[in-house]
Amino acid sequence: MAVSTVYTCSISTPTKSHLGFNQKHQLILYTKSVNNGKSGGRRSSITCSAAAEKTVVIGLAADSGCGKSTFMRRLTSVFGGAAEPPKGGNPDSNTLISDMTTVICLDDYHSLDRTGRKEKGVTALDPRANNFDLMYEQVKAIKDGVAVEKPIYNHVTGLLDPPELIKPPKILVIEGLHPMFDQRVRDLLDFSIYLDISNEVKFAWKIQRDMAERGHSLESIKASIEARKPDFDAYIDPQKQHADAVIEVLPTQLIPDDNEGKVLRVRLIMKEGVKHFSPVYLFDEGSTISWIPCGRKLTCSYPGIKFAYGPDTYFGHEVSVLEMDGQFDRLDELIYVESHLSNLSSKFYGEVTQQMLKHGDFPGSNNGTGLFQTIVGLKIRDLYEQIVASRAEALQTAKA
Ligand SMILES: Nc1ncnc2c1ncn2[C@@H]1O[C@H](COP(=O)(O)OP(=O)(O)OP(=O)(O)O)[C@@H](O)[C@H]1O
Ligand SMILES: O=C(CO)[C@H](O)[C@H](O)COP(=O)(O)O
Repeated sequence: MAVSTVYTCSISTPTKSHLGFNQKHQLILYTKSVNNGKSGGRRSSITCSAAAEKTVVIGLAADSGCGKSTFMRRLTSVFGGAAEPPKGGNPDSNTLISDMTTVICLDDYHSLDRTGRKEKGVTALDPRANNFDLMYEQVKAIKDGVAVEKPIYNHVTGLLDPPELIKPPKILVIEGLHPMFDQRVRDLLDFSIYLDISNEVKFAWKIQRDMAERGHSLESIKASIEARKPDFDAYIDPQKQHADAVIEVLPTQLIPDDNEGKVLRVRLIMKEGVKHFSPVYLFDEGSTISWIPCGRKLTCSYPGIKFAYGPDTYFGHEVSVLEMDGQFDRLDELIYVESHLSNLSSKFYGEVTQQMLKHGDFPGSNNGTGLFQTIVGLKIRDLYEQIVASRAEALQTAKA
């Protein structure tokens, strides 16, 4: 028989089964379980997807309040269309769906609710408070084209709510505390990102959000950061060694002894040799560059802007690092910086600047956090397109 399409299915059922396709190209698996010589009929069905349509899976790791949601909004915008919670579902769902992407929050795999964690004396960052077996099974199923009933962790009540249906999207983003913690889940990722926010900056952002917007006291914010720190250091932070791209956010070096945390030094650390991903570079690939773009073409007020680029090693991996210290006065002038960056994977000249202007009101739009999140968004779109193209090519070869 000539092969016309390659399907990917995962089957885990008892013996005595036979397979058949229905008209929607779904593979139906019929099984018979045998009990004490008497056979009881049982029917299982598996939806299989053609290999070219398999979901691409992206992992985004960071501590709470470190800009994951903002990054997700920038990423989904690159693919077009707005991301919204599942229609008609739980109003406290953490999931966001757009035409191309589904973003699920890994908090939904907490195995202990708020009371359970309190009783056991564990934080949500502790692996014992999370169900990695289920996380692995469900991410794998989605990647293989199978819809799942994913639990919901309700941040309003602190309880585990009834599950919601997640259908396989073109791109699945798993964001949260532990996307790279469990090796089985890690191996399912086509690309991974870690947002590495230094303690000083994390503190400044937490104060800004939790004090101004949520009415928490300074003491309670400090106490919450301190309480999480041991588990953060043990279980969250080490994941960055596995990331394909890390966005590191540090206090500026342009203002001596700055403790305001408003001006940021941001580093985009990009692993070399990752399939379908080629790092962005400034001026000349592989060279070590230091660049102060302020002057005739870029307006800079104190303390100015400084870029740096060059090769480095990160946890033993060869990487390229692009760095920006300082902030833009006028976002439209970013086009000048963009014109000196290469390998951006943009579809047209000025796309980075256009995206940044479009979301000028998002946090970090005037500094390296917004710039590098936008660039990583474009790289993910490119990675997705390359994966789809290479699968289509493989299918063509299989057909021939
Ligand atoms: N690039 C940035 N520059 C300045 N502040 C930022 C930046 N990114 C995030 N913040 C601040 O941090 C807060 C949290 O951001 P965001 O909601 O994107 O993080 P999160 O990781 O999704 O948080 P959580 O997991 O708690 O929902 C924002 O309200 C904002 O105050
Ligand atoms: O680290 C977190 C990730 O968002 C949360 O603290 C964790 O999910 C527990 O949530 P809550 O504080 O709402 O019970």
